[in-house]
Amino acid sequence: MSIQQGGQAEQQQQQQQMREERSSFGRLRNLLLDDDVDQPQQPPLDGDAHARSAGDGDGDDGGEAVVVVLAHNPLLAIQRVRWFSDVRFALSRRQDAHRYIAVDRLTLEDPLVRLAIDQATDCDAASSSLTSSYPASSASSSSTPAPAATTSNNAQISRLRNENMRRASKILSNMASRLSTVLIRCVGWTLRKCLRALFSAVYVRVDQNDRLREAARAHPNAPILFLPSHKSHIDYLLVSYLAFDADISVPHIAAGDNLNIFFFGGLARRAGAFFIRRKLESVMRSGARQSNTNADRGSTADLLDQGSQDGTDPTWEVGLDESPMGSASRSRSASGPLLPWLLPSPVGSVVSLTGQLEVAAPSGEQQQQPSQQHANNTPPRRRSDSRATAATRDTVYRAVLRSYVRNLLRIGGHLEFFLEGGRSRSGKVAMPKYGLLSLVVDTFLDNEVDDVLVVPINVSYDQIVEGDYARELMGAPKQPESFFGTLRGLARTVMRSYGSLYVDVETPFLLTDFLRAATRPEQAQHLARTASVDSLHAGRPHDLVLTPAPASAFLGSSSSASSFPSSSNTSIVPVALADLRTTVLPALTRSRRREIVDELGRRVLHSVSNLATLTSTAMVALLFTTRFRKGASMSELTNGFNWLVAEASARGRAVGYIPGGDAEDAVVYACTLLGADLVDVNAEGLIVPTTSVPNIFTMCFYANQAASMFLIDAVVASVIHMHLKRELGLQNEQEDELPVLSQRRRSASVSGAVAAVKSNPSTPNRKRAASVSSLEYGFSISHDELIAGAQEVCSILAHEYIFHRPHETPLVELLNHAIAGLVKNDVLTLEETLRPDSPARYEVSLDPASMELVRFLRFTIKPVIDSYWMSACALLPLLQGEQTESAFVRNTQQLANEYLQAGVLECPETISREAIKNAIQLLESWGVVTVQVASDVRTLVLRERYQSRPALIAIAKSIAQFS
Ligand SMILES: O=P(O)(O)OC[C@H](O)CO
Repeated sequence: MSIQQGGQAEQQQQQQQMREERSSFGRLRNLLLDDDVDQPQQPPLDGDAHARSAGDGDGDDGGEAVVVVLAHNPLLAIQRVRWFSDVRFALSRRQDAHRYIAVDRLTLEDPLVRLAIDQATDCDAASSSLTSSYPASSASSSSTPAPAATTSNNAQISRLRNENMRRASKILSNMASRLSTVLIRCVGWTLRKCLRALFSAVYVRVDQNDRLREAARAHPNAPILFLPSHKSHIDYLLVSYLAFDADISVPHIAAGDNLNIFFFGGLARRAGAFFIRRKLESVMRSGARQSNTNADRGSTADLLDQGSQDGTDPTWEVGLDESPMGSASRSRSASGPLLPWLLPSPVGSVVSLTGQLEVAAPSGEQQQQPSQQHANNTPPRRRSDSRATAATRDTVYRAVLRSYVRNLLRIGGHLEFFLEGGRSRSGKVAMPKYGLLSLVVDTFLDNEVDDVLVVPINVSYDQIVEGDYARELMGAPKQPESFFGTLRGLARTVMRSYGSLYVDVETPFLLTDFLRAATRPEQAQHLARTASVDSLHAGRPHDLVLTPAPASAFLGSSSSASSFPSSSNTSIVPVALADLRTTVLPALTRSRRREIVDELGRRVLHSVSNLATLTSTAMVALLFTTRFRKGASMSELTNGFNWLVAEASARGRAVGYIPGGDAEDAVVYACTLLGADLVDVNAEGLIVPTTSVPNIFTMCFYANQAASMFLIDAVVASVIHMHLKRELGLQNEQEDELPVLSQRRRSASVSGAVAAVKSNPSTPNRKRAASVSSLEYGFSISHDELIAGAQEVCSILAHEYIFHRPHETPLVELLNHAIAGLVKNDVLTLEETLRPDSPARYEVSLDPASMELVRFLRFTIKPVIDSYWMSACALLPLLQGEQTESAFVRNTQQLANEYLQAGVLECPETISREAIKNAIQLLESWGVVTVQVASDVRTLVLRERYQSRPALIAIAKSIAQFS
């Protein structure tokens, strides 16, 4: 669409000006418009030399986009078909054919896969009471078989081996992507058309786009690891489209095999998808005990470990679709050394199979090695057998997956996967899963690739094509993907517009740079060792020099881009890169490797969450879920919106493009996209959100994307509120006698009490009267109390949010910053002290504006805290006996409903299944419950020391205090 179609040039200029104000973080580029046809050639707004040189006609498309957003309808979308320019676009993008080479042969010939096939064959042989033909197998019987028997035995084993080879080959052909430059040009052309039919614009910031191109150009041999947020299936397409547009070879994308459906799976495969199982059977080494809590969970210990030395804590989440590796996951760890049988061996060597495969039996069942069963002449148990077979298959599967990913990286193929696993149902960034990430880190640590360029990406949608995830958050199972389901979905989506979307790309960083920052302690040790050896040789003492390290020392070649470290400029002089690769990194213990992968995952997802452009829908939804649950006038909403825009700007967050340019337009636009199911206008003309389930979940999905901006402030606000409740004597009323509700608590609310205190300081209530004098003009909290309380909140929510980036700004620094912000906003006033060294104290203002701000902030996390509180309350029935996880979730939801009806809880989204499941992880990591898994059923059991009502109430109270 040309600019003239949108109206007057003057109007365009005005819109352009308004837009420039909104996108003060740099120019936006609409990836769906032709560089040289649609976008007016303009000088860069910020005079950025990169932007100018990267050119490609990256003129700002503001005016054009305004027209498109306002005038979007399917007919116009059809009018906008630009066959020739799109073909030229698809043909002109540079693609490196070598990055698309199929690695099937390399994978099947990989010694690791061969070894896994042998291992699986050995296990199959053992469970069929055959004697393994492999020399070192412990499955060998003590008695020597007769020659005829041996021949038949070997023939059968050879047959089993062939079966396993066929299995490996089938696994690979089901898995592998099928990219080619020709195909990818077709896909690029098709994607452009599809995205244009669905969205008004796909925005990317020019500076970010340029930095991505530059990094790719500066490191031509480094595979790129794209790690995007995951909220919609469109994410897959977008990242590939972004890469294609930027002249970067498109990535091979790890997709769940649930998406490998007829026809569409084939298309996705040609667009770069490789399909992986989302769950794997677990396998154990002989002699190792697997925790029954982990019986059906995949373990990538075998995949992760590459000859590590420490032999501790072998369990590692498979990570394809498993829960995060947190303390809970670690607590499920088995004891004992790792599987040696899947470690790569020198090519051609005969591998010892003495580390027999053993499969975790269901809870309490004694393990017995197949070889022992054979030797004892006892028939193998059926259940173990079936699990053994499944686990054996997974042995081969793991090896194929590992080898496939390694080979893709070796040929320089770019990779993309979703650290969060599945799509986020809540709109928040979910906790990272580590399986694939650990494979990439391992490939690097094993010197298979020189470096990896890591690119965190966030995609923000005005509206997602999926509609909502409310059903699933209520507790309904996910509808499995199918051919007809996809057709129906496409038919539903194709005739409407979903607004714009924003792709935010963090400055790429090298894995080496991250590891350099992450392994500072090891580097210090290395330097100390080297220094002592040197000094021994030199015959003089040698001091380990602590000097301010130049930032560039940690930044590698992408110095301007990378962000390690930021918190301190004093550090130990880093070791040389060669030493890092040859000495420091190989010496990392397995548990350190895990920690580092964990930190990398968190670092990336923290960026992803904080990169997000704030869309109008997210900001309006945030206002509705915090300040205006009961509705608001248009002027209240626009004031709130403007306040959010100012806050975003102050916090360095980009705000989405606002059609029309002013707040009212944005509010109307957002309300229209949210739809009549979520927003209505009542008889008094107030704009009222739906606050009941299930629709509130959709509102929260958008709100949570903007709420991340206030996360740390919300934590501090919750602590202030906790102290306020204490001062008002409300705390015990709210938290005691769980879970039975008492009538008197219905009226207990802090806002009500504050109002009462302020309007009638001489209230007869003794408890309140006692606090009146202190509350008349506020009350005070020490800095240390605030920090300690905030750290407690962060530890409660550790399975829900990532509060800070590892190796960069420490949490305390962020909390101090948030406290300073509240001082600036007059919520807190630093008390004057007579002695300069006395601890800082703040007076908390009870002024309505301050209370309103505190309420706004804490409501961004309150529903989650309440879900955790309810989950803790729902533990009480476990005193009578264990419960399956699904029953526990249902009971918690029921309990939360009762509390909601009684008026104790205010947010219906408290019943979110996702939050309750995260709460279970917290309770597990606190050692309150164990989660036992048998036959895919997860069961919650109270740990011994929590098998009393007071102990459980104490747990619930420790959470409830921050509600
Ligand atoms: O959100 P899910 O669970 O449907 O998973 C989406 C993933 O991208 C599947 O690979």
